[in-house]
Amino acid sequence: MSEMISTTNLTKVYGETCVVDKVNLSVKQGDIFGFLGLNGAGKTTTIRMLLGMITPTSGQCYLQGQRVGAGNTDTWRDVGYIVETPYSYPDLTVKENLEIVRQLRGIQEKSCVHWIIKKLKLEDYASKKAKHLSLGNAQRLGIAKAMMHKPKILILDEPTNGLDPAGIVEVRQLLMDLAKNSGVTVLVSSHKLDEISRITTNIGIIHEGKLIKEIDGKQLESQLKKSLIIDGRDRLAIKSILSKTGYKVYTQDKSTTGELFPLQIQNEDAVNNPEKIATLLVNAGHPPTLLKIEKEDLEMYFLRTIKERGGDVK
Ligand SMILES: Nc1ncnc2c1ncn2[C@@H]1O[C@H](COP(=O)(O)OP(=O)(O)OP(=O)(O)O)[C@@H](O)[C@H]1O
Repeated sequence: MSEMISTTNLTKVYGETCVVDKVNLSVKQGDIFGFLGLNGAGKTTTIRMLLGMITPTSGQCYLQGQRVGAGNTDTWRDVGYIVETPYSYPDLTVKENLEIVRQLRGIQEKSCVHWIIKKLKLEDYASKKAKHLSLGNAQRLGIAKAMMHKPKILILDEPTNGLDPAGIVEVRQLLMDLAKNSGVTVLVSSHKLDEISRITTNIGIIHEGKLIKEIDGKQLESQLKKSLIIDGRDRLAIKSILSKTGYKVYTQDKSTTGELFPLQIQNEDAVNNPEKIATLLVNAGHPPTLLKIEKEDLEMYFLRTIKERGGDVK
């Protein structure tokens, strides 16, 4: 499948700080690429370079194989984008804002305004002034403007910002529909793994300007760590028994009273055979009062990945 978005050693330095550091991205046709990173990781800067809004210090960006750069305006013809909060004319209605975009884009079909209003479920707000929209609906209007010319590539910087859970689900469904049924290639950034990972075909995690992890969306589930949570009347004694038997025991943060929270072990054999742990503790005179398997959630995985690469996560 053809490569629709790519970067090679893309780098941006501001003063002494390298905010995007030799990033290599490759997004194929029909992919939904989740570009993830904490605040300040370098997502927007990368996206701005892809869109030609700022010039890289070194490295290149390509859209549909064409190099992004001055004098090559054709590169963005097939691209729709949102970078940060989308701007709309505040005193014009949703419909009027979209009509302006239609004319600016030189789209002949007048019906596309109606089409996009319907697609983004903006019918009830079509006559509302943009300044009176909720943040979520303003975001929806931004997506509508980005999509009206039916681009082959959509680049969306934090499109779920300000949306309520139902709005997030709608954006997810919309992106899935565009990728699956119209072959649109999507690059979508977020600082929350669970908001978009469910629909992505690939994920890239950027931290302090470096792309620290690339993972196939389908593999993600299998990378989530499982733990066995253990509790009993005497946590210290249980911890000592498990440690002496060779298990690495994790304790969650201590509470303010200094009391230990339930214990955790991540040993694969123990997670797969919790009855072995139960037998061990019963035989040692400390029967467990709790034994359950817990799976890491996506947010925990995201933060762990960053921490494992030496990242500082507050
Ligand atoms: N024009 C600029 N001059 C100096 N530093 C900048 C400039 N633009 C961005 N930065 C810095 O570059 C780093 C990356 O910023 P960027 O906006 O790309 O991060 P981000 O991952 O998009 O974060 P967020 O989710 O908060 O938007 C930040 O430390 C930011 O302060």
